[in-house]
Amino acid sequence: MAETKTTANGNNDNGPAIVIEDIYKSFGEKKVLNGFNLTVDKNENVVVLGKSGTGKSVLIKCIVRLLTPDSGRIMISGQDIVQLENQELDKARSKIGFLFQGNAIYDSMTIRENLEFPLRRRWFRLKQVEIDARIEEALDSVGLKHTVDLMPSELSGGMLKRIALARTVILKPEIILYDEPTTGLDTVTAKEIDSLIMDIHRKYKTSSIIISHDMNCVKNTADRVVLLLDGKCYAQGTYQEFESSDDENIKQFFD
Ligand SMILES: Nc1ncnc2c1ncn2[C@@H]1O[C@H](COP(=O)(O)OP(=O)(O)OP(=O)(O)O)[C@@H](O)[C@H]1O
Repeated sequence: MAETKTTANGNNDNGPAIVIEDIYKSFGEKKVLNGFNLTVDKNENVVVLGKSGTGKSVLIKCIVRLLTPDSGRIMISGQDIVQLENQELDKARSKIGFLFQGNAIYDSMTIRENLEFPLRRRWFRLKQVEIDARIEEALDSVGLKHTVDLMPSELSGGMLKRIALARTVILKPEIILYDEPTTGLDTVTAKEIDSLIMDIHRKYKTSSIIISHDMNCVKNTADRVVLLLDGKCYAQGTYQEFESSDDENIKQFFD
């Protein structure tokens, strides 16, 4: 299994998609991230595994700067997102899509309105015809064109996850962060979401960090798996390397 290492080549657009260098984040006395390092290459899917409460959500919130690390660098296309403010931060964030655990779909809006909302906020000059085309393309990429005029309450949990994914890809992000994309879904629906993540990865050439406890999701989506333990990147390797590992901290995920 490869040793954890930091790649310093994060300072130009030809470099990796994300370079996380020596991130620390504490809440009071509680150290959550404790010198975490990770490089995600362009067009790579990295799954971050970790037991409950180890800081996986804190990590991805730091990447989109919903939280600010205490120290360390997070390079996105050569820019340190930790140091950015205001318009520069907004611009860097626009490269990142975030699929929330709870989907964050507005119940009172139709599916069309849910998709139109982020588009209008980002590109307020877009013409209606362009908006309609983007909505159609995004819904088509998740196989739900026919739901455009429905209300969220008319859709199943798996369909809502797809809509949340359509709302993420409609902004054409270079990077997608998935927070437990299959949690709460039955096995069949979870498998459909896994293949959709792979379809989107192939179609839009996105780089992703996927947080998951679901070993099927890890197997189906990971180019590389990283184990977050004690605030650090404890181990990394392929799913197969993890599966055959003798390390007790890794083996427990396969029990
Ligand atoms: N805003 C916050 N203020 C204080 N403590 C926080 C905050 N956000 C997270 N924490 C703490 O940081 C730790 C890691 O939380 P986090 O949500 O990242 O865990 P996780 O690995 O994503 O867990 P799970 O798999 O259960 O979602 C927890 O102890 C949590 O209570």
